[in-house]
Amino acid sequence: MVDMAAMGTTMKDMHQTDRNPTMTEPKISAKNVNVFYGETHAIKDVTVDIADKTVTAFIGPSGCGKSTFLRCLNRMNDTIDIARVQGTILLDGQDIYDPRIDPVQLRAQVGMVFQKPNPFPKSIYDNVAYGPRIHGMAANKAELDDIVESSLRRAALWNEVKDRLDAPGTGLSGGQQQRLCIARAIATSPEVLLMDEPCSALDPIATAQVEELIDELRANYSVVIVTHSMQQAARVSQKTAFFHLGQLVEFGDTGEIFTNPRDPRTESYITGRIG
Ligand SMILES: Nc1ncnc2c1ncn2[C@@H]1O[C@H](COP(=O)(O)OP(=O)(O)OP(=O)(O)O)[C@@H](O)[C@H]1O
Repeated sequence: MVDMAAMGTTMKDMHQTDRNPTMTEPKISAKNVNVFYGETHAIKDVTVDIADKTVTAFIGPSGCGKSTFLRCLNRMNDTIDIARVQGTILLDGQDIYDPRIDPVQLRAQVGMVFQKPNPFPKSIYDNVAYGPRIHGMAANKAELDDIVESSLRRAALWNEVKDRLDAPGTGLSGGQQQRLCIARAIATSPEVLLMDEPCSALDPIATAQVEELIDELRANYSVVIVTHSMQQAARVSQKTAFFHLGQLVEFGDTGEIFTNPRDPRTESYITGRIG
């Protein structure tokens, strides 16, 4: 005779073990992405899920396509005439290449910080207020002041600039300028922050400050960082994607990728034999 109660328990248990607790919905889901620059096939059939509230590092030798793939995630490749993107990229399940999506709106949701700090030739205040102003995020000056202050605080810059908000952003040190750019990117309350070698123009102290900040940002954002520094990837990220010649060779937990790579190409790269 079948013991229904026991069977019920078993099925429930099975259901629970089937559900992998780490398998939450991805923030970004890229499927079969290919990118061409004219005849150059720069990204080859890349499929990857990027998790929320996680730092994901893109590593790989120069020219392997890290920046190209990063730029796919907020349609920055749209601004390059000869670039052609194929495949599907979903943000919270929604196709970001759907013709109804406004790329400007998308880039407020998926913010970007570049290699070289690039503050606008405006005051510190106006650099941060720029996005919230164009997206109509503040009803009045007091609300805008709040957004500017909280963004500068989250970018760990407030204490250094609070007495000179009217000074030009370009007058700050390199590390401060990069934190200003991070404040500008987070002022529009993005959900994802893309960072293309954000520390490459910074000295070790400024790099350490930005890395610490990246770790803090993880509490609220999905962060994707392109880096040439494997030490940096190991320090700041929980997931790592290794690219080689336009392919995503290996993707997994950062600790695993660095200590136990599965693919010989990943091993060669992390041990310094290629790249
Ligand atoms: N605007 C462009 N026009 C034409 N080809 C491009 C363009 N940008 C990148 N490429 C080509 O696409 C390929 C991937 O370049 P990409 O800059 O994405 O690599 P990367 O891994 O970020 O390199 P790096 O680490 O040197 O910054 C390279 O062959 C590069 O020459």
